[in-house]
Amino acid sequence: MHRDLSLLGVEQVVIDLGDRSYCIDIAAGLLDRADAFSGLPSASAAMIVTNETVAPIYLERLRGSLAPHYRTVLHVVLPDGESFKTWDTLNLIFDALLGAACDRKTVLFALGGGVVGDVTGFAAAAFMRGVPFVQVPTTLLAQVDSSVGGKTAINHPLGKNMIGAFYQPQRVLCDLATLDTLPERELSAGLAEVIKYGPIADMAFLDWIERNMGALRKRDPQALAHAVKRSCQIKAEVVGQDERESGLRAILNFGHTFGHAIEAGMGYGAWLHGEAVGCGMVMATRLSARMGLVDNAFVERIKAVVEAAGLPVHAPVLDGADNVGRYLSLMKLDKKSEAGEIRFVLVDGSGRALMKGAPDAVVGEVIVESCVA
Ligand SMILES: NC(=O)c1ccc[n+]([C@@H]2O[C@H](COP(=O)([O-])OP(=O)(O)OC[C@H]3O[C@@H](n4cnc5c(N)ncnc54)[C@H](O)[C@@H]3O)[C@@H](O)[C@H]2O)c1
Ligand SMILES: O=C(O)C(=O)C[C@@H](O)[C@H](O)[C@H](O)COP(=O)(O)O
Ligand SMILES: [Zn+2]
Repeated sequence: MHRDLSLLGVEQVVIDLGDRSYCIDIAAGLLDRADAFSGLPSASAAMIVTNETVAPIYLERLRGSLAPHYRTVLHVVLPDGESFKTWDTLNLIFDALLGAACDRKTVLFALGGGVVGDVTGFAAAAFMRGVPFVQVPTTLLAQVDSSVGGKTAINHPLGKNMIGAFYQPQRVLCDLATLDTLPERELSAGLAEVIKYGPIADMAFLDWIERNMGALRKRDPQALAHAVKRSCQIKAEVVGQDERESGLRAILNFGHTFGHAIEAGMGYGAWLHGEAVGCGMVMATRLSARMGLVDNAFVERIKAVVEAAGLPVHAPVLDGADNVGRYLSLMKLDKKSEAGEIRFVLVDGSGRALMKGAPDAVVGEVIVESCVA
């Protein structure tokens, strides 16, 4: 699992999960380096899964680097967007695999953002009851979060990521140079998940993000490299202790209880995942304040850093007639809910997060305040 790429300028973060351990390799230009793809499970065929936006930019380059390792390099191009994180899209992958008579050793390569990564991972978990897969994330969000940790899923109209599996990749290859072509709105969306790691785990990292927000938004290579590496280190530390979210891992869901309600309530794709999480973190911090865990200055701090990332901080109205009711009913379906009680990830202002229920009335006040503030 530990390949010596250190001389070649590749940063490595290890996800320590016993026999499911793997490396996250981080460097600019990895996509074009065949040596970065050595040491993976042997197979006669590889299948690159990507989408119609990413394929024209990166598909042939990845194919070139895989060619020395596999007799056949196949590909399937999915439609682009959160609204396509569905059964139908999943089936396109199975159609391609079966249509090419792929066997159970075939290695899937997820080339793209979090949507491609989540759908490909789920396909890998299910095809012939499990084939190896590799994450090649090309968005900031995917490099700092979604490619790492083995959560794979598709959406249901009633809730985000409701159908899926925990299934770890064999490796994650973050080519920082792919971030050069990312639209600005997507870069901001990725910054939401970077910001998340500060209040839940590392206040010094939050300080660093605040100081370096300008550099990050200008895509300064060193700033982005640090943001990706530190985010992956924090996620590796959490996932290494609680792979299947029996407790600690839920802290990675900070901002997501409100955020997922926004995504589902607005219709998948209207708000980007990172935008909903950014706004959701402001709402969860407001709730933390109402539960006596942080002061208003901390709420303003989180709001300011989310806004500085270019993300929305005003929550959308999901239902003009009963907005609070609509938020609450969507959030009651959240995967962290227990016996119908919503459990929120709250923060205490010192770099720690905790899970807590809250009275509907208090949550309602936060929703009202966030939709007009
Ligand atoms: N599994 C997890 O742990 C986890 C964690 C966080 C988010 N997610 C999921 O990830 C998804 C969001 O991921 P995302 O923000 O990457 O969105 P995305 O996958 O939709 O990608 C964003 C957009 O950027 C395009 N794109 C990708 N790479 C590009 C590049 N290098 N240059 C130009 N365009 C590029 C994509 O085609 C898409 O249009 C959500 O579905 C979310 O639920 C999963
Ligand atoms: O890896 C995790 O654990 C996370 O919660 C990371 C989140 O950023 C991500 O959006 C995840 O997909 C949400 O998980 P879910 O279990 O709430 O669907
Ligand atoms: Zn997320």
